[in-house]
Amino acid sequence: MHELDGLRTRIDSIDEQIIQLLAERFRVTEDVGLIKKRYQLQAVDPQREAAQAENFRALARAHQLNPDLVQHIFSCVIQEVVSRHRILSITPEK
Ligand SMILES: O=C(O)C(=O)C[C@]1(C(=O)O)C=C[C@@H](O)C=C1
Repeated sequence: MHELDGLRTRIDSIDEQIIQLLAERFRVTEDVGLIKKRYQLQAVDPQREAAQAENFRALARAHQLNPDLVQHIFSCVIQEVVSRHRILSITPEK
C-alpha cells in the first residue's frame, strides 16, 4: 500500500538517524572511558546519572513522551557504557 510505504520509509530514515546519533554518543563515551581509566575514576557516576535522569524525564514530558520509557531506553544505553568502561579499565595499554 503506497500510503503505508511512505510512512515506513520515513520510519527507516528516522531509525537510521537514531543509530547514527547513538554511534556518535558511544564514540564520545569511549573518550570519557579513556579519561576515567587514566585518572582511575569509577565507571559509574551516580550524581551525574541522577542529573541525567531528571533531564531525560523533563525532556520526555516536553515532547509528550512517557518519561518511564525514555528513562528505560537511556538506562540500557548507560548500562552498556558502564560495562565498556569497566572492560577498558582492565584492558592493558597496547
Ligand atoms: O559522564 C560520565 O561520567 C560517563 O561515564 C558517561 C555516562 C553516560 O553514558 O552518560 C555513563 C556512566 C556514568 O555513570 C554517567 C554517564
